[in-house]
Parts: sequence; C-alpha cells; structure tokens
Amino acid sequence: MSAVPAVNAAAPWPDAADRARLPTVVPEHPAVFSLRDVGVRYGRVQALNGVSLSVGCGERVALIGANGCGKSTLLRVLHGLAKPSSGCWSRDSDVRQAMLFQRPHMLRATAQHNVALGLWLHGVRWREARALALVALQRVGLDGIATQNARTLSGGQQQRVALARAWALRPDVLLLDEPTSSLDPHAKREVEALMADLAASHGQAGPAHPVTMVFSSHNLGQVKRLASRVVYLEHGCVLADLPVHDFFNGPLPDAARLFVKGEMG
Ligand SMILES: Nc1ncnc2c1ncn2[C@@H]1O[C@H](COP(=O)(O)OP(=O)(O)OP(=O)(O)O)[C@@H](O)[C@H]1O
Repeated sequence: MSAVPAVNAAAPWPDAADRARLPTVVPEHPAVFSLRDVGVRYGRVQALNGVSLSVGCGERVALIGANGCGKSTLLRVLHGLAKPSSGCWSRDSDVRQAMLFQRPHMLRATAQHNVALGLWLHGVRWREARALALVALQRVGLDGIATQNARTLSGGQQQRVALARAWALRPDVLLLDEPTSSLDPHAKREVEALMADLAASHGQAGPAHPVTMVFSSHNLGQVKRLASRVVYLEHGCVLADLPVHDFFNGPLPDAARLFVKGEMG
C-alpha cells in the first residue's frame, strides 16, 4: 500500500479533492455492497457525508471512530434501515442479511421462541423452526436455557440468543452494531468467539461464499482480532479504509492516527 496522504487534524471535514486522494480497499471478491458518495441527513445533522465503500463477499470490515461519527448510520444504510439522502448505493439482492444491535430486542417469550420466530417469519414451518432454533441455541451454548424467558437472561446471554437468531437464518451477510459494548469482559469474549465462528462459516449461498461481516466497535483489540479491513470514520466521512495490518502498522491520516493513539492509551 502506498503512503497515505496526511489529513490535517484541524480540518476534519475533508473536501472532495482530499477524499479522492484517500486510499480505498478494492475487494477481491464480487461486491456485496457498493456505496458511492453517499450522504445521510437527519434534519440539520449530516450523519454521513460522501461515503464511498465497496464490500466484497467474505470480508470482515470493522467500522471505527468517535461517538457520533456515523458508524450506526452506515450499518443502517447497509441493512436498508436508513435511506441515503444523496449518492448511489447498491446491494446484492441475492444475499440474506441479518443485523445485531448493541442491545438486542427480545420478545417476552422463551429463548427458543425468540429464535424460532425469526425463522417462521422467513417462511419456515413453526414445528421445524422450533427444532432449528434449538440447534442454533446449541451452537451458542444456550440449549440449556431454551425454555427460559429471554427477557430474564443476562445481557451476554441475550446477545448470544440474538447471534443464534441470526445464525439460524444462515445469513450471507452479518451486520453488527457494537455487539459487545455493553457486556462484561467474560461475556465479551464469549460473544466475540461466536462472531469469529460465524464469520468463518458460510451462508445459504454455499461454501464458496463465506459470510461477509461488517461490525462497529470501540474495542481496537477486538478489531485486530476479527477484522480483515478497517474503515475509520470522522464526522460522517471515511478518512481511512485499509487492510487491518496496514491500518495498525502503516502510516495513517493524522486524525485516524490520533484516534488510534487515544484509544490504545
Ligand atoms: N434518528 C436520528 N435523528 C437525528 N439524528 C440522528 C439520528 N440517528 C443518528 N443521528 C445523528 O447522526 C450522527 C451519527 O450518529 P450514529 O449513531 O450513526 O454515530 P455512531 O458513530 O454510531 O455513534 P456511537 O459510537 O455513539 O454509537 C450523530 O450526530 C447522531 O446524533
């Protein structure tokens, strides 16, 4: 990777010319997502500003940056939950996606019911959905509490149920918004191990199509362990987009370098 042009930290809003000079990872595999100059505006807030990003099949992309830089908004755009106000975007319509949030939403029902419902909503018969839900709960080590009310589970257990719910759907793409940020260190490790396990599997498209994972995180250790590529956002703009090794070992735009230094302590 060639040297990264310095971005003046005092001017965090790069203009179009600056952005054009920033390095972008070009995925080796066919793009699952493709965004070009995408902007998202919430009233007076410009949450994303001129974001161009292409994510290939099987990539594990970490979105990092300070609070409010636009990570969740970008994930919501990728999942179709937020509509860009400008730019062009496309998604491979053949892929099946699942998204996990920082605090998973659990219905007031058993863990098994929570997982089965996701399958049933995708057309699986209820009886089969319940059986598959149990297999998914086994996979995350929670078959022992399948009949427990999901709302009474700990935060870490709820996140594992949410992972089981996602995994049961055999998604080709997994989007995760700070999935471990509200968990204690032990639960964090458990959920992170499951994320790695899921990322190493394949979706409904078959073994030739490994799962594509895009996740946001404030934990740079986790980013190093899980990601193949890092996208650093600031004020809704992509300031760095590099393979994980280059991000942590190579030159970075000033703002990204200062962020990493601050987060690493
Ligand atoms: N529904 C909304 N209405 C208005 N403003 C919003 C909405 N959602 C997000 N924003 C604003 O858009 C900007 C980007 O928010 P976003 O949640 O995408 O950032 P983030 O990087 O995920 O932050 P965090 O790390 O705190 O989760 C912020 O200024 C936020 O206040």
